Amino acid sequence: MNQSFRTLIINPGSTSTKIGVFENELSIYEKTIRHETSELDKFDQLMDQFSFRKQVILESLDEEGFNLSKFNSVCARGGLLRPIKGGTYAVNEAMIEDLKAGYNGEHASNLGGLIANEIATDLNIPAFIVDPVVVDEMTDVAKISGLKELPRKSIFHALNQKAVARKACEEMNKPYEQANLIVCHMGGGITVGAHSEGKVIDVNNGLNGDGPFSPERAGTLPAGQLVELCFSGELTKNEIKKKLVGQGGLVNHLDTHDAVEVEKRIENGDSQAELIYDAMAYQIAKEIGSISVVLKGQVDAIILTGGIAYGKKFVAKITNHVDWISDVLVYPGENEMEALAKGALRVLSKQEVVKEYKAE
Ligand SMILES: Nc1ncnc2c1ncn2[C@@H]1O[C@H](COP(=O)(O)OP(=O)(O)OP(=O)(O)O)[C@@H](O)[C@H]1O
Ligand SMILES: CCCC(=O)O
Repeated sequence: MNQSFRTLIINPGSTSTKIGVFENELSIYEKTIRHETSELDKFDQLMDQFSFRKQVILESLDEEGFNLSKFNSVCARGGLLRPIKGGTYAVNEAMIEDLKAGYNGEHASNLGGLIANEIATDLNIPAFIVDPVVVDEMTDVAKISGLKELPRKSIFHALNQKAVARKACEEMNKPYEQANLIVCHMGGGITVGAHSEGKVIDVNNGLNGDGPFSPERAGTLPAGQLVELCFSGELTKNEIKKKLVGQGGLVNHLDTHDAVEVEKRIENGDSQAELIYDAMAYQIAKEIGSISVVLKGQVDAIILTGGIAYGKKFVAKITNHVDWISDVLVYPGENEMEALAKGALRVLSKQEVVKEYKAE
């Protein structure tokens, strides 16, 4: 490519804000700012974190001496919009409205498009999002729950799951569109997707109390007991919602969302930390087993990814339960920054037409 495009990448996760600067496909700067539970707890609503998260991004760029006027676009991980196809979308008014309102709920990535838009508007350059968490390729049958008024929704780590699945396929020398994979993203939230011939045909919605518990999410709960808790009069609706997302999982049991800290406690002989960590691995393994049935046991590989996949002992616990299903491939961290940069570049270099988000 003759022309060079510089893109600022913004990726707000539940426990971190990741920033990147890419010159075409080349990363020239990446930083992960981890936020303490206590730091995020100060904010009642997700949208209240907007200025705090924007500030840490601008401060990091300033510290590194980046001249903002040299950027050609800003690209972010996008949030809980209406269900849409995968691809690169321009941030527009309809999207801003849905992100602000949390159309499909609250998620850290709702801040992505909004922060990208504000920075891009000041610089008079375009803002994009790529493969947001609402990418919907689920089969009709997977969407049915036991109550018709509560259908299952496709909300998952679409960007990383797809990016890592493609990378694994390249290494396996098999087209993504022909592969059957189980991809398990283990970050602040945990989602396990069945990828069949290029589509994520079923996946747990970790954000809506579905699947394994995670550092910050409660996962599937005993429904009857949850109803009792909701009507006990002890907690407000907002407090219950926070228990499910933000203050569930490891935070609820161990007062931290930091898996590294949990591993340290286990090394120091904390048996409660060990029990809870074992339970998280056990639930993830069960979810992998369950989704392998969706693929009728024809699984080319099980892929473990996300920040927690750095934890070798944790990965070994899961592998021990599931390696009879297929090979287990480990891609620690995420490929999201590169995937966002490539999404923006495809549009800037006119290889792909940018998609328009519509509120319908
Ligand atoms: N070396 C490591 N060993 C074990 N766990 C780790 C390691 N490094 C990070 N983690 C854990 O990974 C989790 C965060 O993962 P990640 O950065 O993928 O999440 P996020 O981006 O904040 O949220 P999400 O991926 O759900 O959007 C934290 O619990 C963190 O402690
Ligand atoms: C990406 C949606 C799932 C989660 O964050 O828990």
